[in-house]
Amino acid sequence: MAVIEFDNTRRLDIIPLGRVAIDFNPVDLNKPLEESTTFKKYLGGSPANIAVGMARLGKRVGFIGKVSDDQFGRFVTNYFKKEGIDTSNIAVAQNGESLGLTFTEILSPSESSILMYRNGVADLALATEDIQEEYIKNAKAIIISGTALAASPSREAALLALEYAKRHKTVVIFDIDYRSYTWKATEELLVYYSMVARSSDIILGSREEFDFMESNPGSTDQQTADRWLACGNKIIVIKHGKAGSTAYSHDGGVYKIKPFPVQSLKSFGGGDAYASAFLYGLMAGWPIVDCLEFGSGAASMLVSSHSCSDAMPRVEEIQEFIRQKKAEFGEMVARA
Ligand SMILES: Nc1ncnc2c1ncn2[C@@H]1O[C@H](COP(=O)(O)OP(=O)(O)OP(=O)(O)O)[C@@H](O)[C@H]1O
Ligand SMILES: O=C(O)C[C@@H](O)[C@H](O)C(=O)CO
Repeated sequence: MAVIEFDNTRRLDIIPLGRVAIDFNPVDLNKPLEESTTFKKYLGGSPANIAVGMARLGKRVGFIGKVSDDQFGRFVTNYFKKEGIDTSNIAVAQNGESLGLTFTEILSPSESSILMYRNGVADLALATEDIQEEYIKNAKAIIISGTALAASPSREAALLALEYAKRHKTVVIFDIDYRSYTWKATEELLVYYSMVARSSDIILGSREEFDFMESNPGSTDQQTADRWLACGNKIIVIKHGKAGSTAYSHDGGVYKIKPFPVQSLKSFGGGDAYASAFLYGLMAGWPIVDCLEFGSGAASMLVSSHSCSDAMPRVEEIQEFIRQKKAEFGEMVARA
């Protein structure tokens, strides 16, 4: 019996909901953003990166979001189309809203930061009228990105999508996706994050993101997992950066994995690849330990890449990466 059952009769495998943005990653690396002069433009935005990741893994991917009515909005929509991602439910902003822009700073392979320009941004203009019940009903799963809860009307749109998913037994994945600049007050975050987290089936987040959501720093991974499994979640995944990741299932399973050793180029981008590959394994009915390994492998590949979207790997690339790393370093995960 799989930990999570997906309805394999549905037209789409997964629909991420949230922002599509553009990343400008410095080509002149390892220096402060103030000094960078040359950037490479990539599709960005965590849920959009996950959409690309899952499309690269051969899944049938949709998207719910809103983009700017300009060249940047067309760039990201065209990029999705080239990747085979369904764009029928991507709305176009009508009031001059802009696409979110992310300028990343790569100070060193382990020190990065991201500067996000998000005033008047199109993705937070997503509204309830943009949410189609039939679209969600015809998907195995949706991923709700936490940042979509940061402001109205996107907040209500995301909550309506959640309601439709629960109504039609579409699996709900909550990617905490905490970005501090988007939130006006921590209390708001607590209200809306916990509202979604209590209704989801899977929660993905870094240790820090769970601490923010729980406003209770210092919880152990087991305490965090117990808290959210008790609300009805089936799987909790807690990511620890270069210290690896853990997963907990409602049937009592506890899984830990060390990251695959790589020469990292940047410290961000691993989480979106991780989510894509982990969910790919889950949808394939793999044991959670194998999903964890696949997600961790993809994540390590992305932290050693310049982009967070273009570099999303295919199934056989992740498999070959893991094979080579295990041949060189042995198992990264404790297998029962
Ligand atoms: N230096 C590294 N070497 C190898 N793997 C890494 C490294 N850093 C991160 N990873 C992998 O990426 C996964 C996710 O990274 P992290 O814990 O930073 O999550 P995140 O904050 O969601 O990521 P993102 O920066 O994409 O938002 C880690 O659990 C690990 O498997
Ligand atoms: O999520 C964001 O908006 C930033 C992303 O565009 C960037 O690629 C990143 O940090 C991915 O984790």
